[in-house]
Amino acid sequence: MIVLSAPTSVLLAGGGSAGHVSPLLSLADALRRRHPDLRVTALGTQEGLEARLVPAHGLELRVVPKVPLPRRPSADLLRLPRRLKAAIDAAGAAIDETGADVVVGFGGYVSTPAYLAARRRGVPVVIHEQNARPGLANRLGARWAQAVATTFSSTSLRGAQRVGMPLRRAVATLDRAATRPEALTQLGLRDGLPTVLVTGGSLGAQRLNEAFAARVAQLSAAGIQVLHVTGLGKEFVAEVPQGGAPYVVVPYLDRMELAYAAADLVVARAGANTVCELTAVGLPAVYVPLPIGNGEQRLNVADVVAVGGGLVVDDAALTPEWVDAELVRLATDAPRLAEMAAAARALGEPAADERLADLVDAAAAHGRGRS
Ligand SMILES: CC(=O)N[C@H]1[C@@H](OP(=O)(O)OP(=O)(O)OC[C@H]2O[C@@H](n3ccc(=O)[nH]c3=O)[C@H](O)[C@@H]2O)O[C@H](CO)[C@@H](O)[C@@H]1O
Repeated sequence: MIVLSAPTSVLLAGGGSAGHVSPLLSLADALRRRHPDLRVTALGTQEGLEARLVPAHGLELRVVPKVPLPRRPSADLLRLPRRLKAAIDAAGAAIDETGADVVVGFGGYVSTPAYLAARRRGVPVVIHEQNARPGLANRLGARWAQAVATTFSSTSLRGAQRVGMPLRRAVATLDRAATRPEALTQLGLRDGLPTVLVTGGSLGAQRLNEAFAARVAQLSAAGIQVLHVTGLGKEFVAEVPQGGAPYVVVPYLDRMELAYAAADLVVARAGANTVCELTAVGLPAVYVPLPIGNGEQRLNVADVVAVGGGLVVDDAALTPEWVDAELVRLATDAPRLAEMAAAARALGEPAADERLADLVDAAAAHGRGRS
């Protein structure tokens, strides 16, 4: 790769839940690997998880006031112009003070002011959309962005190209077979048993927690071991029968790659990072999309389901009876899981961080004022 005019400073705008922040951090890592002297600054809000995660990652954080875009007429609508101006001013000050060559936006509250401030200054904008269904901020920014990258093939945005989701290196480069012995030991699991990982994303999912908590004894007696990541504060005590398979409950795992190395099958929410991590490492999954919001989670799994790397189960159908009737059969069907794993793997994009970094470099080379 030849970089004609490497960036000296980039501003990465994004935030929200852990899942919203992690592609920003992964892109920052990829950019710092290729340009060790690059100044990387994150732009976020005080309220989002970025306020904790960005400094913990060794990155500077600038904040802008949160500007909710009202979806229907309300008092918020009247306050919008003044709020938006304050946020655009704050984003503009961050661009000026850091001397940003490129603004990269990941959507969400903080991106709209960043895109508008960048446009005013002629600073090139690169957009990454995490979810299959694009948000408002990215739909707006895509009108003048230098490059628009998406995670999924179905996303409709002006000028979009699919690069996948920038993932943590520990996940993107995971060798499941080689890491499995360490993972089993660390997690308190046994070798030689079919292993199911249950995870509801960064916050946990009550529905999954309840259905599985009701079937601990049955799964254990059937010789299926479970690693259940419940979400913080949602853990429960799992009592297994004498001689049964382990049922390990943990609230949160910093090293999610260990769970992926141990698992043969995953039951998960369909958050965009989770879907992309599971395809990148080649894990078959039963996806249970979050039934609220704009339905984005169901769309997030369309690609992986289409190629046979995963199944979708409606939230309402994810019951203890479903565990009895479907999960036990699937978890013990090794040939089927192997086929699903291969299909998931073929779709995965473990180098999405590098592909997005290429777009940032190209935008920097293009320079100001011509986007
Ligand atoms: C409720 C909500 O707003 N969900 C959204 C949120 O999901 P959420 O924040 O749940 O994010 P994802 O499912 O995309 O990702 C979860 C992330 O947390 C990590 N993890 C999870 C559990 C754990 O113990 N340890 C750990 O490290 C996973 O490895 C993964 O990287 O952002 C996603 C990306 O925009 C959206 O698609 C989801 O719709």
